[in-house]
Amino acid sequence: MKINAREIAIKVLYEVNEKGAYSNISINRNVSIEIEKNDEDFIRELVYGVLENKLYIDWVIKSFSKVKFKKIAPMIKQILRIGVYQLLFMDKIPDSAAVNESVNLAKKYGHRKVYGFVNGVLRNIARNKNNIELPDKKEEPIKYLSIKYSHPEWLIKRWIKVYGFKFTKDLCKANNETPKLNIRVNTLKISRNELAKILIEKGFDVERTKYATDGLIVHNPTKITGLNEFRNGLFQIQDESSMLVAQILKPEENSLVIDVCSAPGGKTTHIAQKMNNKGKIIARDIYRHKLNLVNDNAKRLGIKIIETQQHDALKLDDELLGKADYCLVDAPCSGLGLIRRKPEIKWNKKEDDIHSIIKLQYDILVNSSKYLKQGGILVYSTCTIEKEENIKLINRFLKNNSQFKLIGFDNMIENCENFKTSDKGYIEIYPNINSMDGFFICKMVKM
Ligand SMILES: C[S@@+](CC[C@H](N)C(=O)[O-])C[C@H]1O[C@@H](n2cnc3c(N)ncnc32)[C@H](O)[C@@H]1O
Repeated sequence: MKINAREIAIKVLYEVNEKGAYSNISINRNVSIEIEKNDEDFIRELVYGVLENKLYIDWVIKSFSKVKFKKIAPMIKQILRIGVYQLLFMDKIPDSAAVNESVNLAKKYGHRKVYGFVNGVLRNIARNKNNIELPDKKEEPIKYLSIKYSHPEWLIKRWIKVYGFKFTKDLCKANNETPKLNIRVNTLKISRNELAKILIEKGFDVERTKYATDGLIVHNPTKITGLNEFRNGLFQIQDESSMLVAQILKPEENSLVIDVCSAPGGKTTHIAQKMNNKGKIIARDIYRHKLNLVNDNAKRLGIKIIETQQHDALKLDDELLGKADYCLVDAPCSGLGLIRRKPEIKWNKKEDDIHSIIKLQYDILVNSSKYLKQGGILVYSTCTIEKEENIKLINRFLKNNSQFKLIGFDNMIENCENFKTSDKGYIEIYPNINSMDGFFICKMVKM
């Protein structure tokens, strides 16, 4: 039976927008392995396109609908949203198809009046799509950026204060771009060049990552995890900025590493790779079920030196005091650097979430620092661009813990001239500047 890609897209959007599901998990659940590549690509484009541009799309619907937005049934909202997305963002879809296919879905999910309403709203938008009005840029700059680039006003306000209008505009724009899929080559089994050659022979369009030494960018990645090369552990899906963490930690073979927030194990398994699968990594997390993912990844990649332990990093473990050569704190964070990959973060996070997570991050960092030997290395990283969770937190830590100091690592990143502060011991990564997930990585030594 031919599947209806648009119908799968509205189901995913319903789960994400109404039930708080994560987009990647919901897509994986709703998209079966038998689905054709073109259909899967279309579903992904509709889902991510709507999630990225939701505020703008809803603004357009509100401008053309006589029914109050709040009164529109949730499933019909998703149908309108994918209709508007196709009309305004997908040149290759004729307007008639965008409208008719949405009306057909409305027939299935609503009564006669409803599909008449969907038809009317979408036809009206199609006729006026070149004259859509936005809030005035000069009079209401925050609202203008918020609607045009679909980011919540509190976030725009916050970013303008720290980064200014132009940077915020560029950041919002970059957050709405589709990120490239990056893979980390498992150098325990194969070199970057050898894996690139195999993937190219199989029809994948790949290039080397700019900063990470083990990464490849795959421009047409659909179904890449179905390859034997993935099953056999030749690579791991991981964004380039995340790969820089183990690269900067640079652990020696036969050392003891403690990774206090390790699940699902992207960085832990990379650390093991850097250690040549020799030594020991204690990989902890507060959730047992998440640690199973670390074990699964390690098994697939052929890594034998990871010992997973369920442990709350807020509880000091006396057994490990002064024992570790390296400690990684890849802290739980607001995740605001990952908007390109998980656009629903824009709608699910609140400003208070940032305030409440800072204490957790600080307390985890202080405990973890105690596990290091003298001369041990402490790396703190987050996938957010909020300074309170990053450099401001580190400065406070350094002020209160004088036996630690930042150490530079500009010789550890390719093309490091793009990071102004790597020689000072930390980097701030921004999607609009570096075309990677927003990240913060800093490296300290215990004196
Ligand atoms: C940013 S994620 C780690 C990602 C991981 N390092 C990787 O590269 O795959 C943060 C992790 O911290 C864990 N976490 C949250 N609170 C914690 C706590 N109090 N103690 C230990 N782990 C915690 C979360 O379950 C989550 O897996």
